[in-house]
Amino acid sequence: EFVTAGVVAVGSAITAGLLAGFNVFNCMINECCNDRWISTNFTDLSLTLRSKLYGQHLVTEPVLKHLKGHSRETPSKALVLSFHGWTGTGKNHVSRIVAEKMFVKGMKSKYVHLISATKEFPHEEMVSFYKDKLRDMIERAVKECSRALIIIDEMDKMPPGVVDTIKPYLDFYEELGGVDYRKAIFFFLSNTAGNDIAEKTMRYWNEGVARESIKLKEMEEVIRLPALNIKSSGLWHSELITKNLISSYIPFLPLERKHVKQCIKDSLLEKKIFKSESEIPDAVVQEIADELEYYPKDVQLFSTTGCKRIHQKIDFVMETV
Ligand SMILES: Nc1ncnc2c1ncn2[C@@H]1O[C@H](COP(=O)(O)OP(=O)(O)OP(=O)(O)O)[C@@H](O)[C@H]1O
Repeated sequence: EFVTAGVVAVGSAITAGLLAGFNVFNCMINECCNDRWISTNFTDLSLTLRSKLYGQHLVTEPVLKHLKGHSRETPSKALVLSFHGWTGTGKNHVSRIVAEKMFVKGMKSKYVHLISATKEFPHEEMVSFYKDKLRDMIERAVKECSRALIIIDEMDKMPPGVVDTIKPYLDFYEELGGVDYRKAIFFFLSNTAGNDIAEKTMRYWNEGVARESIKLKEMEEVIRLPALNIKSSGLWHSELITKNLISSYIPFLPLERKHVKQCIKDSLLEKKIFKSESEIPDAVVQEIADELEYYPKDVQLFSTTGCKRIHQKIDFVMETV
């Protein structure tokens, strides 16, 4: 009996050793939820955000700070950043940069989940079904990898009440059903409060105050109330707001013509129309920039579509050049 037990123990140890060896080998070539595939080095991310995100000082530093702080061994809760602003100001752009720099496989990583509210939750009358669906999506994502990045796009199109179903996963619990959700990262993207952010930015501009001196704290206040009180915010009367489960509200300021011009140059290079920035004639950039609409009409300060429609405008202008 003693000998049999010994043989079983040795057998189990060998099997465990082989399995561990297989896992190590497997994770060398296939994506796994570990440091080889998910980076905790933020140098490249910070360089890219600082050089490729224009006009958003209230995004670059706060997002970096939150991500770094949250990457500590055991964060106290999941990181929840709520991105707000007009269309084309960079909410998806930033999410993509974070995914590309943190995950070796970028947006294609099986641990990065982009959930589009209009695609996944289109009908207001199906709230209870959608609650189960969203809960299931989050549970599966975090079970598979505790460091999952979950991006919910078009939060403002989410039927009211649905998102509150994930409240427990964003709270300070050490584990729920055997799963620890505290290392997960959530980005909520929406246009809610975009007008309020633009108005406040405009007011500063009128007073001659530099855009860069606008503080995050005052903009967070500008966002929080509309997010809570507007029925079509996705966060209407949401406990995620009232129970302070959103780590930070990140304002994307409306982009000025000078920022649009930087986006135009990037797009011209990306499309390989010019080989280097010095080759790009100012007149071409100007002409493309003139194709976009600006607000308010009299001073033409902010692009109403940010940098969003630039690719089409380039095609149009370059076709006629
Ligand atoms: N602040 C920015 N700096 C650099 N490029 C930008 C910026 N904002 C937008 N862009 C460019 O414009 C494109 C469209 O922007 P993006 O999709 O990020 O807008 P969005 O804020 O998510 O808009 P929407 O609310 O309509 O989803 C991006 O892919 C990027 O190339």
